Amino acid sequence: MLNIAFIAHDRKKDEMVNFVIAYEHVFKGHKLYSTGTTGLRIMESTSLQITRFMSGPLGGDQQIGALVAENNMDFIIFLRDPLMAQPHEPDISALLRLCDVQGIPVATNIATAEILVRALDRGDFRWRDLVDKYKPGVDGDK
Ligand SMILES: O=C(CO)COP(=O)(O)O
Repeated sequence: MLNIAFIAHDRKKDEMVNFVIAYEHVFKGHKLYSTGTTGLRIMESTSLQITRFMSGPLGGDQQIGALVAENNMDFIIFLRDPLMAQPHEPDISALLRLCDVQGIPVATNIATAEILVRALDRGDFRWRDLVDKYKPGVDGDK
C-alpha cells in the first residue's frame, strides 16, 4: 500500500476527478491524501476515503510537502494550471523541490499520471525500491 496525494488547481479539477474515477479501482488499495478542495471534489464523485489537508493557498501544499520531507509520501499527482499564476507559487515550488530531494514521482500532467498509475496497477515497477536506494542522508548529499 502506497501513500498517494492528489492536488489540482481549479481549472484542472474536472480533469483530476475524471481521472480518479477512471482509476478508482487502482487507488482504492492505497492510503490517499489531498489538498482541501481537490479531495472534496474527488470524494463527492467516488467512494474513496481521502485524508484532506488545508486548501493549497492556505498551506495544503506545504502540509503534503512535510510528508514528502519525512519520506512518507510515495506518489503525487499534481495537476498544475500552467496558464494561470497562483498566489502561493512559492509553496508549489517548494513541494516540487522536495519531491526531487526525495526522488518521489510527481505527475504534473494527465499523460504522466496515466503512465504512472498504469505502472502502479501492473505492479511490475517498484519505484519505492529506487527511492529508498537513492535516499539522501540526514545531512543531504554533501
Ligand atoms: O491550490 C492548490 C494546490 O497548489 C490546490 O488546493 P485545493 O485542492 O484546496 O484547491
